[in-house]
Amino acid sequence: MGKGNILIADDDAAIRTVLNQALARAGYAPRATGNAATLWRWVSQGDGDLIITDVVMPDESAFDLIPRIKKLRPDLPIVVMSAQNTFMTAVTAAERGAYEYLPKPFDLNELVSVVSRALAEPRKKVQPLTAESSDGMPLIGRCPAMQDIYRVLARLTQTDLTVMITGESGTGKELVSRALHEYGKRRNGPFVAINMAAIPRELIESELFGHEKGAFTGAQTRHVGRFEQAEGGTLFLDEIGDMPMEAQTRLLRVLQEGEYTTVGGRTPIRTNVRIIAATNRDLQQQIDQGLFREDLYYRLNVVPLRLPPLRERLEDIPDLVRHFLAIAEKEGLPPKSFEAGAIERLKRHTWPGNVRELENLVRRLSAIYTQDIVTVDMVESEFAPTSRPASFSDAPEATADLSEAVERYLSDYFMSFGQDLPPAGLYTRILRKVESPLITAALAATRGNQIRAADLLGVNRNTLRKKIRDLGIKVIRTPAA
Ligand SMILES: Nc1ncnc2c1ncn2[C@@H]1O[C@H](COP(=O)(O)OP(=O)(O)OP(=O)(O)O)[C@@H](O)[C@H]1O
Repeated sequence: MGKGNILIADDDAAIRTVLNQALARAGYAPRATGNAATLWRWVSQGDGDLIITDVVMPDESAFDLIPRIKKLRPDLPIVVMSAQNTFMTAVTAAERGAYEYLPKPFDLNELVSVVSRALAEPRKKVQPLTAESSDGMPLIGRCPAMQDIYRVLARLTQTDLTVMITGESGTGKELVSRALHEYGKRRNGPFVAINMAAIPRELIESELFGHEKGAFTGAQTRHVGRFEQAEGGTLFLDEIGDMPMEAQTRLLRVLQEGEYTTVGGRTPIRTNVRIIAATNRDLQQQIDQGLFREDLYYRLNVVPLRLPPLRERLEDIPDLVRHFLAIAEKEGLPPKSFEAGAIERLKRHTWPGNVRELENLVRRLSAIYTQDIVTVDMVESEFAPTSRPASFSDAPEATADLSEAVERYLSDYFMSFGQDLPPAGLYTRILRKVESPLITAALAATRGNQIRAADLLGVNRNTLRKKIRDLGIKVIRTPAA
């Protein structure tokens, strides 16, 4: 029987012939059919050590058949091939418990090596990917902009290209980067995420690249950096715009030469890490201000991916709500549904905190109400207490008033200097002056609840925590009235 019996199902006769030949040449005993029914008959008779199947077959989709096969013979590895190379096809294949997914066209050598790997692995490693075990996967949303993203992602999973994800806070940048890792070539390697905004600036270099013992005061032992931790896997650099210059220079070297040195170290270390960077800022503006290296920007921006804000894909809200309700239910909260009017109300919100804000809202509604059905009024009352600052963008007059007031103030401020202009660096200094009262007000409005304040402002929680620390803002938690 050779190295193993392989069952092939594909309605394209040419593909069946090619696969038969390649597998026979490699020492396997292949058998091929053009339909799902025959495949099922073979499997239920106990034939085959491995299956290679196309998704679309004349009588049944392999995605419907695979769960039955898994139930009957959980240990039988299944390799899925498909010409519909969308990210969701890859996701579905993994969800149904396929061992491997190969987008057509693929290299025959690759197929043979997948087969030999699958047969060599100890059985029962194949676990269906359920919503719980998938850690937030799959990505939800069917709007055209998301479909475009899935198509790019599906192609990217087959490569090691550097990706730059842009999008407002809470649009799913980290989720997308995890998906790229988990469905890519490096999925068996580590995924390491680091948020530049959450780490004190002076520690970023050593956090990323590691440091040697005695590299600086306080460096009592050697420290392993994130690059080393991510070896063979993916490193997600969140809020890359907050990366200090020195660290940028080291990162550039990694991208150019594939090596770096630790802080205080001399020997270059070779590295094999896929980099995914993300930002919610306008990096072009940072470049203009001399805060971000242009050469680094081009190295990182090999494949740009822009995640749309939730207000540009309101049609995805019902799916997202269902998804978050299901998660809440799995976490033990009572099952709930939203009445149509409540969903309509959600579609009228502007979502400054994007998907994260929606997720937190659904969670809160699931937790606090005992009723099975979430009504418009409940949604309304969730928006109400903090709705003034959150709907800032809803109220152009308010924004205009503020802009005018600031403009008046600044023009007076500049006038006061006459010919002797103040020292350089005003941009950052003035923005800081605005930041502090803004954060203080958001904290006051949420009674010191940092998670809600972060939602309200539409910034990452870690970013908010860091800002609170940096700006020396006092957080006072007050109980609800
Ligand atoms: N398309 C989506 N489908 C399902 N969940 C999503 C989607 N997009 C975002 N989420 C959820 O919303 C939350 C925020 O997503 P994520 O942390 O990836 O955003 P981000 O853009 O990285 O935010 P930040 O810039 O603030 O770090 C997460 O809990 C994530 O699971």
